[in-house]
Amino acid sequence: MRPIDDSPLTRDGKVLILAYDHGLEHGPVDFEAVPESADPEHVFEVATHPAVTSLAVQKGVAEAYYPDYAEDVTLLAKLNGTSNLWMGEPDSAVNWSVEYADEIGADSIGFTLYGGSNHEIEMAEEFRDAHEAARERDMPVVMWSYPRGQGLKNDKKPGTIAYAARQALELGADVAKVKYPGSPEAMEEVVEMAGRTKVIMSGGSKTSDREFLETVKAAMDAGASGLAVGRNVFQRENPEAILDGLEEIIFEESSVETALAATEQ
Ligand SMILES: O=P(O)(O)OC[C@H]1O[C@](O)(COP(=O)(O)O)[C@@H](O)[C@@H]1O
Repeated sequence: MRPIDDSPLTRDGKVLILAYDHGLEHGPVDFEAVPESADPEHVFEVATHPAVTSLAVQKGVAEAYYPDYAEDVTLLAKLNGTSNLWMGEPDSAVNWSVEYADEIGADSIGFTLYGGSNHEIEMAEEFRDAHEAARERDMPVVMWSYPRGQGLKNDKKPGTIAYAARQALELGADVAKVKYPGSPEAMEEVVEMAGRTKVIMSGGSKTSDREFLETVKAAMDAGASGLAVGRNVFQRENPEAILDGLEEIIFEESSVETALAATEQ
């Protein structure tokens, strides 16, 4: 059995990761819409919603806040990450080890790979080390598979995203987190290329409830296994409401209309 089948990262085989590494990746600008979202306690509280199968954070936030939420939140250790202040070719520093993530209480790990970057080789080798250390501990591995770099003119091309999903399978990830490729047909191809690696959609910048839920529904109908979402949850005044809607779509296979009604209850 692969570790993911037996992990709280999944619920009925589906995944809903609440991503909260934006303070590092994008900086304070992502917290402007809802100032209280800058406080990790606020987002840990949101992550106690039953739809959330894991909260993805960086080391410092995990160290400082996870001990208070260990009973109620499942932790995904996002091992690498870079600030927006970095202006070089896409790359990501490995900020903590699998050993240390395990010690803090993480159930699974997350790792970004920028396929196509001039740093892809080093990143893939770092991923190898993290992957094998995670396997020794039965911790599922989620790859943020984001083709990006000076040679890539369009990182949203369906073929590029299908390649990203395939890279995740080839390198051993249990879950590939990819951008939505723009249509259900393209998503089907992405899912096919990922084989037994589960594909989850990346949330992206904030959109309306309807637009967001429609995109998630389209991805799920095309065979995706869920979602990793940050801004589309914590940049809302009522993050629990959108999680109620996402719970309908991801775990109950409900329609968009039913999900929208759930957001209003
Ligand atoms: O590299 P990008 O596209 O700026 O986005 C990176 C961010 O997107 C995520 O992968 C998902 O978050 P969002 O749902 O807010 O897009 C985060 O984990 C990460 O901080």
